[in-house]
Amino acid sequence: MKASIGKSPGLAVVSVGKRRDSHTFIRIKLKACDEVGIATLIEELPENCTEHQLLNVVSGFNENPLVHGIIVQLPLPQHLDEEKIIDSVSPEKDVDGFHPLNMGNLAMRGREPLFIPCASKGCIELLLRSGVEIMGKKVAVIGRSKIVGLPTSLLLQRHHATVSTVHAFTTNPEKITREADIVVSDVGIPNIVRGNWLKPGAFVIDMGTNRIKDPSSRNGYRVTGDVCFKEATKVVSAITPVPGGIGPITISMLLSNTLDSAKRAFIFP
Ligand SMILES: NC(=O)C1=CN([C@@H]2O[C@H](COP(=O)(O)OP(=O)(O)OC[C@H]3O[C@@H](n4cnc5c(N)ncnc54)[C@H](OP(=O)(O)O)[C@@H]3O)[C@@H](O)[C@H]2O)C=CC1
Ligand SMILES: Nc1nc(=O)c2c([nH]1)NC[C@@H]1CN(c3ccc(C(=O)N[C@@H](CCC(=O)O)C(=O)O)cc3)C=[N+]21
Repeated sequence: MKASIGKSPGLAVVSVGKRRDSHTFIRIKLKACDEVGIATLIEELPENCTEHQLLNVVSGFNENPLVHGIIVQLPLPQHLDEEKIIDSVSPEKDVDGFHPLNMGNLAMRGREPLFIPCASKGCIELLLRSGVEIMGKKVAVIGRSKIVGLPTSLLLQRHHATVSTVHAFTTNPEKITREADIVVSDVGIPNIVRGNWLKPGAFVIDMGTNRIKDPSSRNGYRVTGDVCFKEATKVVSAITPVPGGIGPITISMLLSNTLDSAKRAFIFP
């Protein structure tokens, strides 16, 4: 479906620099928007752009009534203050859910964020649609990044799971993961989670999207998760593959957040 700004939900994407992985993720997002009729605007800034330039671009999108969602693709080059940029996105257009107002409301029971980060929302959606009870379950979330690990832990707690967080300073992580009914991995290290880290029958969501060299593949690399899939499948009841698992679900949550934002704007312009 062809979408045009003004008649459709609108998503603005801001990209800085030339990271190959970021460009791949942006391409996937733009294609998905095109398929469902979400109009897109993309602003590509050079690697050496100033913070002032980037803030100006975000401010323009904040003011633009035809834009309902804004994403600033992360990570940003080191000279830019990531927190300052995230803070500058209007919370009403923060379809990534990374603004502290949305993240803070996610953390506090009884409050509702306007947007929930897409990967975390996708995780819950997957569990619910697979008929997995979350309430009272032991969940190990490996990783505590602001874009995936932390919001996933917060959201799982809102669904009354008992959540353990594993991070780079956790000693014996496998002791924690072996107890978990559900394991979510968001580390970025291929095969870090071995089959013997997992409880028999566990449900595993592998968020890792890692590029590893593979001379036999067309681009010279292939994408793999954090979990040793071959070992895990012998132990667990279900595991998401990479690629083709939680990644595409994350993208569909971005579409859903953008549509929600547009609906709010159409009702309360
Ligand atoms: N499928 C999807 O939708 C998405 C996938 N991703 C993918 O998820 C992965 C992680 O991304 P992101 O969260 O941005 O990465 P970050 O580097 O920001 O976070 C990685 C996390 O892993 C933890 N960690 C690092 N080493 C270890 C270790 N040896 N044992 C246990 N924990 C460890 C870090 O701990 P500490 O905090 O202590 O440093 C940190 O919390 C990447 O592969 C990325 O591509 C990301 C976003 C969405
Ligand atoms: N502001 C911002 N928002 C994000 O949501 C965001 C970000 N920055 N920076 C990077 C991470 C990563 N992320 C993914 C999205 C889709 C797939 C995805 O679709 N993966 C495909 C494969 C992709 C490939 O081939 O490389 C799959 O698993 O099938 C993966 C990872 C969103 N992120």
